[in-house]
Amino acid sequence: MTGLSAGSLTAGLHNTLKQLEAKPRQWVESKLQSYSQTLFQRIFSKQTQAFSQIPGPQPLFPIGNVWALQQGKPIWQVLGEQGQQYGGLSLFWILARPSLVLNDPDLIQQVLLTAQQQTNPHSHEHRANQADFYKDIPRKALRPILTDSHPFVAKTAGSKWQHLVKNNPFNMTYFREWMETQIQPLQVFIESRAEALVKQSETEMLPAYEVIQKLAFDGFSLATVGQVFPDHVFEQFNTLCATGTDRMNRSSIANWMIPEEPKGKHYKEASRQWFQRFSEVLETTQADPAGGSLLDWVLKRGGSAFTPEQMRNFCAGVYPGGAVSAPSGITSTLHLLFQHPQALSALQHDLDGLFKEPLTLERLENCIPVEQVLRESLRLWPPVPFFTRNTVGATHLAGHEIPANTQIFINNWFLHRLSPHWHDSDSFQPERWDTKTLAENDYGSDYFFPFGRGERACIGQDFAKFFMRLTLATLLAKVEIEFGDQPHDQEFYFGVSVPRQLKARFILRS
Ligand code: HEM
Repeated sequence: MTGLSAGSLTAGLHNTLKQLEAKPRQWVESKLQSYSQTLFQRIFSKQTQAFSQIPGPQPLFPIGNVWALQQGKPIWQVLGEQGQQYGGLSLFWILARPSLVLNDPDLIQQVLLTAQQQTNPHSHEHRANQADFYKDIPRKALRPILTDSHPFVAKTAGSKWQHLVKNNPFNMTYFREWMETQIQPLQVFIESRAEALVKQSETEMLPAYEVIQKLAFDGFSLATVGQVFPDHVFEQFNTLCATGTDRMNRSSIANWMIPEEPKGKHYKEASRQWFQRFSEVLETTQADPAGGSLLDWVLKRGGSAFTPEQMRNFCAGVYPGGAVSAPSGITSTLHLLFQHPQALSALQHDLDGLFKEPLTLERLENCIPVEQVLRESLRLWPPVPFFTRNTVGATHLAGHEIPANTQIFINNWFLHRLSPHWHDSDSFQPERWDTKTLAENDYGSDYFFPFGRGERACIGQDFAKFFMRLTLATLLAKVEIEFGDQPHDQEFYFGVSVPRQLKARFILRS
């Protein structure tokens, strides 16, 4: 026997043994799977019966469908693929907890909009509306970090929530007038931060999300309370966010897994110092509200019936509201533009024109190329790609009776990429946002709702859009941003999907 034929015999034998080995393993696996499916149906028969007509993947005992989240895909993608396979209403089990997954614009309307707001009510069938649902998770997880003055934490849109929204500084009649005054100081701030980033990246690539998040954190501070805090305050904020993330992850399995108040020593100290800082800021500004910040304006011009504690909590609550999500949106946009150099150079050409005259709010908002790029990026990478509701009592959806307190996942990520509504839906094409598409797909419409929909949609969205537009325009007029070859993966952090792994270098434009 030659060496060669002995080698191929050994390889053949090895393969046969492997096949024999594989067969029983598959057999055992499939038996185990069907056994654990039956066990799930038997043990949780009361729960499963109520949902027997709703399609979805078979749950396994004891984990339900949680295994699907262990395959390395983010949850919004798993829920979206479920929509593709099972349609607009499907079922997903988190342990023994049934969760509905909505991937259908009409059903999402029913859950998020009041009957009056809905565009196609069919009078002959029972249609649910927003009053049939409440916000559950992650209320408990976030309550200590956001405080009870944060509208997000309100369970229903009742009188307490109405008071918080009506008196919110973002809702004052002079809010747009105030934003106009912020353009010039924010522009100066963003330009000087861009210059610092150019210097820093002379020696190394920078963590793109982190530096943009710091820019947004400081920019938010400058605008809302009139000062940029020392760096350790940003670290305190991220300690609060990390605790919030951990609590959200655990509460998504079961709320009892988290205590009312976080116990960690680091968290407690960061939280104490964080709220103490905003108490001091409020006291100083109350003594002399002569500055240009939103807090100065509200104290000077009035219009809000917030108590001092509620006003302090508003100031502290702007950051958890938007200083994770807005920088995620900005970083994703910068990265998408870097990957599409033609779109970037067309935009920079338009920006050079925009900055030939002093910028105004109207000119910024009407700069279509900026809006096209922003919407296309929020479409592909919505920083908040899904959120949840619960049924208050028994209600109906798509002809099914849904029991009280059923959890519902609402997935904007899936509808933002749904064909044929969006042609070539996974590709970045800012030019798809022509006049007709812009009008038909406004913020909060059927296939585009990065800030949510209806009464409980984002209260900070006007400020967030303003800040994102201004930051993108100012940065891209001033610098080129080169990214490394990291993929655009998104990690879940504090309820937001964040492109954390990207590295970037900032270079002055010639
Ligand atoms: C790009 C930035 C932002 C994105 C993508 C975003 C996204 C969202 C979304 C999707 C919701 C709806 C959640 C739901 O229906 O359960 C929401 C609610 C909310 N957002 Fe934002 N947000 C952003 C910035 C901000 C900012 C800057 C603030 C400032 C305070 C803020 C404050 C809030 C509040 C208070 C709510 C709750 C409203 C309620 O429940 O009545 N957000 N946001």
